[in-house]
Amino acid sequence: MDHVMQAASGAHFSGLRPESFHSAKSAPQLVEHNAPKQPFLIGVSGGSASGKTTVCDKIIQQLHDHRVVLVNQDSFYRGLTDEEEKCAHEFNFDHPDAFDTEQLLECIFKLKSGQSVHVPIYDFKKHRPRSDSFRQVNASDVIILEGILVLHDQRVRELMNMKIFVDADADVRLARRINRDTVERGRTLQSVLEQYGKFVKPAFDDFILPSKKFADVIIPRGGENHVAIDLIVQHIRTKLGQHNLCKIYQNVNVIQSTFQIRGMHTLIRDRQINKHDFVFYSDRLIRLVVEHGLGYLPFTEKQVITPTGSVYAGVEFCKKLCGVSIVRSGESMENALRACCKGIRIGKILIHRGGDDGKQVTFICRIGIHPYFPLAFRNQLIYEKLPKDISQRHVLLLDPVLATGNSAKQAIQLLLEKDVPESKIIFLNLISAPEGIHRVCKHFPSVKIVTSEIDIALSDEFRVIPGMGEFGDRYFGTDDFSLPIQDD
Ligand SMILES: Nc1ncnc2c1ncn2[C@@H]1O[C@H](COP(=O)(O)OP(=O)(O)O)[C@@H](O)[C@H]1O
Ligand SMILES: Nc1ccn([C@@H]2O[C@H](COP(=O)(O)O)[C@@H](O)[C@H]2O)c(=O)n1
Repeated sequence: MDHVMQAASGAHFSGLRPESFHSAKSAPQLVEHNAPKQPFLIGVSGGSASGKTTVCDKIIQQLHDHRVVLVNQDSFYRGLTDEEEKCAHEFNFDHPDAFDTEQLLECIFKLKSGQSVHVPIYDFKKHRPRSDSFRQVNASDVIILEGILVLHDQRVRELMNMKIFVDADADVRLARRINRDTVERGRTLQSVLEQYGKFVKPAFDDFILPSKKFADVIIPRGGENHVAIDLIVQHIRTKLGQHNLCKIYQNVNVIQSTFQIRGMHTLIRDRQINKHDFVFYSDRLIRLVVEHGLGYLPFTEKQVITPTGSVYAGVEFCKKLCGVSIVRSGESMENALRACCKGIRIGKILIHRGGDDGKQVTFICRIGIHPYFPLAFRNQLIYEKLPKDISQRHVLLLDPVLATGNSAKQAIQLLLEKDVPESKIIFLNLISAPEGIHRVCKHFPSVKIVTSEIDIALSDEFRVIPGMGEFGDRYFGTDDFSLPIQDD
């Protein structure tokens, strides 16, 4: 069966020039950490009619928040000539030589490197690929390669991140195959039985069954095995959701990506969006980040009696907390925090942005409603107003964009000077650059960072790439949305 489920096309981070990640100031290891995520390739093998397609369909359905494509090994069957077709019943379609594995490898290489491919559509009635059409398969988060012999060839196996073998009894497979081939593939009962005895069963014993030992997961009962499918989907989600930096720094948390979240990011990163929509979708995202961040606060157990007189064993929120926004863009996160935590106290820190560690860096920064403010000196604390008992509280530090980490470092340093324990600081961002994450995590390993996306890198002008521009200006309407947009 030929299936495909595709969403947006193109490679991850499309439109970015790889060379732009390699700025002179990037530490060598950053390049590795910032490399775009490779698609996750899953191989699904098993005997004919064991339920491979059914298992793949279920995995795809459950992974609905990710772009998933299915590639069938059947698409890479070598086509029979007109002459060969006349005696197709003598052809062994279950032998590895029946497939064009070189073409399959080329297709998987391309998909893994983020390119889209044209996959042939195989016609089981004519025993050859259709000459009139191809199927376009776009680069995706997850590629599922399904077929009787996908675990047979070592070169194909080595490209896989996960190998699955679908198991079913031989009689079950045969019964299903008779059904399917007579109904869908235009075969007679006699031809199915003959092919089974002559080719299908021997090839299963010689090639398919021996490849089972390479599987990471064996699924008995195929598509009916909900527990196995749930576990597989859970594993894939974990692997996909984890940015490399989250593996390096335990305290970095990226909220789980969904199409809704990507959609919101797509809107707020679009330079053409109007201010109203920018604020609307930023607010939605901020609210999610804030809710996620609150999830890291401690709680105490609490029981209540429900209106039915039953006991509900629940928990009570942590009461000793406050917000601190890094002015100005951090103020955009205050409403969401107030909406989630009734009566929460929110302090402010204003930092003059500049170079770091004594280095003189000149770049342009906008502050408040002033137009442009050239800076040529180190970060400087301009203003702070914090709750007096802040050392007793958990602190949700607010800044939508973590770029160099200079402001964050200074703000956290100030909180530590006020005796806030490092482990009681939760830093909330919408987007974070790896450089900023490294800086914060290196200096303050116990500070938790919660963000909705980690971007690729900082540009030579210290702007987050791909980023979303000056967040504060876009949110508070102090940039010039009315000006015509000019091409770079
Ligand atoms: N658990 C099941 N119970 C009943 N029929 C099934 C089950 N799993 C698959 N089938 C049927 O068996 C046939 C082969 O299943 P499929 O998933 O296409 O197998 P494969 O891709 O391994 O050849 C299909 O007609 C399918 O509807
Ligand atoms: N022209 C062909 C090509 C393949 N087959 C059989 O299909 C089986 C593989 O497909 P599944 O969906 O069952 O995995 C394989 O066992 C071939 O015998 C065919 O009959 N005719």
